[in-house]
Amino acid sequence: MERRIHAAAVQFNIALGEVETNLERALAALRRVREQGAELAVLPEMWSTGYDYKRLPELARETPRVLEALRDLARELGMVLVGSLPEGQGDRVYNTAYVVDQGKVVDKYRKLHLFSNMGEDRFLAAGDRTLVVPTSVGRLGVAICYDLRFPELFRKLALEGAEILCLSAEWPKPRQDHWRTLLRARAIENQFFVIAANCCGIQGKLDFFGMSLLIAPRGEILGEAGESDTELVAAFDFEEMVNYRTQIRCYQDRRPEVYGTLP
Ligand SMILES: O=C(O)CCC(=O)C(=O)O
Repeated sequence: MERRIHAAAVQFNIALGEVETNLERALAALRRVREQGAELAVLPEMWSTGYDYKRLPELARETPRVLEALRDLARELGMVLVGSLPEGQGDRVYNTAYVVDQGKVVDKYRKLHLFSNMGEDRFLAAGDRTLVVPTSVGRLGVAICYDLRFPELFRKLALEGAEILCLSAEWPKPRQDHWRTLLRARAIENQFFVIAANCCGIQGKLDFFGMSLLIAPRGEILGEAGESDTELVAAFDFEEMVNYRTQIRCYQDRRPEVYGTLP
């Protein structure tokens, strides 16, 4: 049976600490991608607040309201939405990617690798589980920004059946080259689709380059953003993925007995 969906990456300049402004930007962009046929959309990392570290515990209190707006929109438009938000729990704040399928939060993933280079580990708590979740558009693997530098995480998601990797990010200059290279490598080696949504614009001392990407399992770039607010939409053809996996049999040809199995 032919399986094909339209997928989107939403990229915008996150207004630091301004939840209402960011929510309006996100909802408008999601309506636009739906008009272009997208059934699945990924938003950037911490898209409602940006990295307003010191105010995160206070800003995280807005997250239930943001999620409610997302759930309502997903139900109205019949979409699956993924993106990370600050999640407050007791005195901790997690960087959490929520998966909303038609009106319901079906699962969540808390960022595993905190970017110590920018002090994330001083302000955020780390997650302790990986996530592959079945949804109405397919099996989604979820990761956040710096996670991209840890390939073993993605191989685990692939072995657990991820068909589409959804990655939310706030990845700044000057590391555009790492971003693009690592995303393509993750797609090619794991033979899955990748949706990577980055933010753009300036937040404090950081300059974000955007360059959100939609990538096919063979590494073909299906959509690539520039440095300003935009949305990407492309068709994902699952038959293409199956053909590639049948032609180049990375899954069958692995030798874990030699180089180790995953934990
Ligand atoms: O790994 C990088 O270069 C950027 C990571 C990052 O900015 C983050 O995880 O927030």
